[in-house]
Amino acid sequence: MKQVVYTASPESQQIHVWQMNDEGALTLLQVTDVAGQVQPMVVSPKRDFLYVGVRPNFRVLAFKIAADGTLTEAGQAPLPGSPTHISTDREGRFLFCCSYNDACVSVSPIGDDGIPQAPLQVINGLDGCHSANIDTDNKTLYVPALKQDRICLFSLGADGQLTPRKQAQVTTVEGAGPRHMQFHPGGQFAYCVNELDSTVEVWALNTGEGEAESVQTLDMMPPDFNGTRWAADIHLTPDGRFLYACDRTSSTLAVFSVSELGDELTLEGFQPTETQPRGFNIDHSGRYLVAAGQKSHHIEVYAISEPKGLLQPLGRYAVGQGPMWVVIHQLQA
Ligand SMILES: O=C1O[C@H](COP(=O)(O)O)[C@@H](O)[C@H](O)[C@H]1O
Repeated sequence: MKQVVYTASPESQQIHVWQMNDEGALTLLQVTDVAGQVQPMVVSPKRDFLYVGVRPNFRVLAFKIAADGTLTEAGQAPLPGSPTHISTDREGRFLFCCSYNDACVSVSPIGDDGIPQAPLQVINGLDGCHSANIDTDNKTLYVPALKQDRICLFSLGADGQLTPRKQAQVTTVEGAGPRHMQFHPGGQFAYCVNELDSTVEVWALNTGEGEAESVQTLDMMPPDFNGTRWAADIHLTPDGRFLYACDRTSSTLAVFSVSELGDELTLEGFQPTETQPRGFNIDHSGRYLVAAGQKSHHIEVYAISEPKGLLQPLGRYAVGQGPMWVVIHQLQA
């Protein structure tokens, strides 16, 4: 499997492009200077573009991905607020952007040429809006509003319009601060990392009466930790067996195993990692995890080991300043 790793470093305004070999070692392929602070990134479902949110001139940039994974800027479009998180629907027709500072989620159509256009809809009033997560059926968009302790549920129409679901929101406990989400491959469960109390919450989806129901909440902090909790990111292996979440104050990754159905997590251990890990990701084989240290200016690669998903450090690499986003792309065959 041929893969490349993209890391976004907003302080030095760079995207680093790394080739990843079968043993998880990285080789630097390209450093792209970007006009602006680069933050969230996502690869299009067709795997031909990398979409990147930049500030202070709020825009999404579209980079064409070459056969070897290197990037060439191909277009851009305005965004309604500072981009905190960007994602697409599963067909690559619409791009969603969440803005924490501007409290909104927007939908931008993606042209046949793969370039996003100006937003067709902006939904305001989502305080601390932190991510937009389309379910495995491509029908329901889950949008955590961190400062409101709620996850808003929207139906995605064929024309890209979002409308509130019958159950328009679910709430967390007060002060949890829901932030990023992952879906189990079976589509019946989702996992949300709560930033402010550093917990991971399991949501059962499509439960009949309600559309989402909290079924488990686990602490993700080492038992001796007594500082300010500050969780950030969450990722699941492609087979749905292992789940990871990071906390920035303690600079740790919490490791969970996932039941076969996806309904239950077991905390397996903790991995000390780069200082202030805000973003990390898992490769497409499910064998490697790459974590970025916002304050160490390095990324570290780990092997995911059997049977519990614990992490073994493999290599550490200097990137740009303040790295905070990691995306791993499987090259076209
Ligand atoms: O992680 C966090 O995210 C929000 C939003 O970040 P931004 O990069 O979009 O400005 C941030 O303000 C918050 O303090 C922090 O914990």
